[in-house]
Amino acid sequence: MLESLKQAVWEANMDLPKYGLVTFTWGNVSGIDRESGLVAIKPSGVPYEELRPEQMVIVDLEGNVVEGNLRPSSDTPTHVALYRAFESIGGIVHTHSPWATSWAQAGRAIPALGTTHGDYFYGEIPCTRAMTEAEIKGAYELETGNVIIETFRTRGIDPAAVPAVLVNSHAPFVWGKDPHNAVHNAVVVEEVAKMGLHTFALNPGVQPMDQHLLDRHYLRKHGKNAYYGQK
Ligand SMILES: O=C(CO)[C@@H](O)[C@H](O)COP(=O)(O)O
Repeated sequence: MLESLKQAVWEANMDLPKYGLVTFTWGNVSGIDRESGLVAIKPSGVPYEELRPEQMVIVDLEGNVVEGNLRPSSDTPTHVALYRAFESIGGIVHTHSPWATSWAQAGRAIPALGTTHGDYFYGEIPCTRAMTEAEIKGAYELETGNVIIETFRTRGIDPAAVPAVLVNSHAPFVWGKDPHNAVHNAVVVEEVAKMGLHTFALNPGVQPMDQHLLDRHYLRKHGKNAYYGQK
């Protein structure tokens, strides 16, 4: 079932090592078919060099396996929690890409420091609070999703406008309108994470970019008046 979604999710997973976002199996991509409410996700622990489209596991929005003989990603509860909460997303990427993971380990949000960031994220890329002992000892991956959802809801951040989060002491989760777009955004997160660290090294007192400049850059690529490229 959902062969075209499996193919798209497999291709997106294969882009992770291609773009240098993963080491070994430190990551996964999923995609959702909103009509059926079913999700295709990478099987847990399968090396990318061995990965095939037919191995993508189909799960429902509670994380129950609907089709597939391999165990789904260990992060499946996080993915499906985000699909349940954020209607606008069609694909999710989780990696331990080193620059973004450094910000997550430091418990720091990545500020919007320049136009590269502003083209993709309408504000800082938030970092979640630290998880409690009960959350860590409980349904950890589900609680990871809940902390992400809490971060966006309590801070009034639109997940469509800022399609990424840094999970405190862990790593980024990034999303998009489909798996391919989610990987594109994940590459940009890693780039702006790297640029951000270098920017602070060059100017420790640097401030977030001017709101007017952020508006200009984000809105030129997003929204009804977008004009970037050949649109
Ligand atoms: O975040 C983690 C481990 O901390 C996971 O993302 C693994 O790095 C990938 O797990 P699988 O998708 O292979 O189960």
